[in-house]
Amino acid sequence: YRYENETGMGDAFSQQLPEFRQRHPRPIGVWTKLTGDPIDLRDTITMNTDIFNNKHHFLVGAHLDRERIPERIVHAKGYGAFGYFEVTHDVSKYIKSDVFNGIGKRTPVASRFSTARQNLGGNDLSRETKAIAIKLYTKEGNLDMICFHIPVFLYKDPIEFPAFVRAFRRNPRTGIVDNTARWDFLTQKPDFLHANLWLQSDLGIPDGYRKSHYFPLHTYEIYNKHGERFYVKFNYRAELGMVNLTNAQAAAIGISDPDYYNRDLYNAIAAKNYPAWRLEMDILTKDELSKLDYDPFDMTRLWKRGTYRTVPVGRLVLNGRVDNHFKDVETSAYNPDNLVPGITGPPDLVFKARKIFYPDTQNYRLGVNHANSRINAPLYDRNYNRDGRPPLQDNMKDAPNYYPNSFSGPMTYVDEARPTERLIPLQRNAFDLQPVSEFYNEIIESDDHRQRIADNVAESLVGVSPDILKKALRLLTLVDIDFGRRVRASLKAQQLASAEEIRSQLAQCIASIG
Ligand code: HEM
Repeated sequence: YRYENETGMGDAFSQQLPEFRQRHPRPIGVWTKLTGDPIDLRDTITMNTDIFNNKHHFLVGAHLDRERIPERIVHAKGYGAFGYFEVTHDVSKYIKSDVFNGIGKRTPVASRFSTARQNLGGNDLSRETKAIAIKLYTKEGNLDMICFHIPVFLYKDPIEFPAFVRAFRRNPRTGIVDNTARWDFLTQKPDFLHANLWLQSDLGIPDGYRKSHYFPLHTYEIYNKHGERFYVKFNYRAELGMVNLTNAQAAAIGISDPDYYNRDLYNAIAAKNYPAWRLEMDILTKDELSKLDYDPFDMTRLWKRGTYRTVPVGRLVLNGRVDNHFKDVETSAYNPDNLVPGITGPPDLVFKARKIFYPDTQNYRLGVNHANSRINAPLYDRNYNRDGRPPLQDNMKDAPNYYPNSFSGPMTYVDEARPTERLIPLQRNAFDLQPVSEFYNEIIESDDHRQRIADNVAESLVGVSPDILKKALRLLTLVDIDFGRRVRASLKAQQLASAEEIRSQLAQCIASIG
C-alpha cells in the first residue's frame, strides 16, 4: 500500500513517525520526569558531570531495566487491530446473546493476530498455526473468541499441552528447534498428526493475516430466550478468501521482512482497505447430537458433511490501527472463558482446561488486575475486588467491599433462560486415523497438492534419528500407503540433493584452494 505523507510516497508502516509530526508540527509539551518535574537540558548529558546528582539519568535507566514483562508462553509474536462486529442475520431462535441480536447492531471489537511458535521478534512467514483472538465489548460483558486459521485442533486431552509445547519448541541443550523431538512426540501421540498435516498443506503459510479464515474450533453450547440448547461451531470466513504463499515465496519474503504479516495489516487499514470476515454458525440440535456416529466434541476432527446446517450471523470489520503496541497488544489478555448470557460454552475437556490456564498465565504475565486495564476492561463492571497489581484507577472508590451487604453494593441478576443442566460428553482417548486419511484423500483436491504435503513432511524429517524416522514413516503409511511412499521418495530425493550440495561445495572449496 502506497500512502501519501509529508515526505512523499511510502508505506504507512514506515511513515508512522512523519505522520505523528504532521499531526503535531510543534513538540507536544515539556519533557518531564515520571514525578512531573521538568527535565533540564543540562541533565540530558553526563559527560564531565556528577552523574550521582542526575535524578533523570537514574529514573530513566531504572525504568528501562524493568520494562520487559514475560512474553506469552505460546503465540508470543502478535499484532493488533480495532474494529466492529455487525449483525447481518436474525439468529434469535438459536441464541439470546445481545451481541448477536438485532440486525444492524454494531459492537466494538479489539483483536490480536498471532503466529503460534514464534518468540517475540520471530518470523511471521514460518509454517505454523496463525490465529486471531477477538474481544467483543458487548453490553453483557466481554465475549472473547480465540481462533486458529485451520479448522482442527492438535489434541483432545488437555494434559498434552505442556509436553507438546516443549517438544515443538527448542531443545533444552542446543536451544534450537529439534525435529527428532517433534517426530518422537508425534509418533507417540498421533492425535497431533491431523492438525500437523493441515499445516504441511498449502494452507500452512497464508499470505498475511487478512487472507485467512479463522475457527474457534470448540463445539459451543448456546441457548435461546426459551432456554432451548443448540451445539454450534463458529467460523470466521475471510472476505478476501484463503490466499497462501509457496515455500519459495515465504522464504524470499522472510529474509527481507519477517514482520510481513504485521506490516500488511497495518498498511491495509491505513489505506482504508479494511479486512472483513463473515461469521457463520454450523448448528446441531440436542436431538441430532445424540444420533451422530462421530464425536462432535472431538476437536481433532471435522464435523461430518451432511450432518449439520450452517447459518450466517454477521460481519467482523477491522478498521482501526492500535495506538500503542504494548498497551493494546502486549498487555491484552484474551480468555476463551469470557462468555456472555446465551453461551454456556463448550463442554469438552480442552475447554475446561483453558478456563484455568488462561487466567493463570495472565495473572503471572500481567498481574491479578489484568482484566481491568484499558484494553481488557468491559464496557461495564462493578465488583467486590479491591487492591492488587497493577494498581487500579479508582479501585471501586468508597463502595462496600463485601457481599452480601445492606449498603447498596452491586446486586446479582437472574438469567431465567440459562439451562439448569450441563451436558457432560464422554470422550474416548482412542486415536482414529479415519479423519486424517479423509483429509489426505478427500479434502486435498489434487495429486500435486498431495505431493507438496509429502515434500513438506519429508523436509521436516531430514536429520531425524533413524529409530524415530522408522516410526514416523510407519505412521504416515498407516494414514495412506500412497502417502508413506511419497514421503519416503521425497525424503530420499532431499537427502540426495543435500549430499550433492555438500559434494559441490567441497569441490568449489578444493578448487578455490587451487
Ligand atoms: C489445553 C488447551 C489449551 C491450553 C492449556 C492453552 C494455553 C494457552 C496459553 C497459556 C496461552 C497464553 C495466554 C496469554 O499469555 O495471554 C494461550 C494463548 C493462545 N491460545 Fe491457547 N491453549 C489451549 C488451547 C487452544 C485452542 C483450542 C486454541 C484455538 C482455538 C488456542 C489458541 C490460542 C491463541 C490464539 C492464543 C493467543 C491469544 C492472544 O492473542 O493473546 N489455544 N493458550
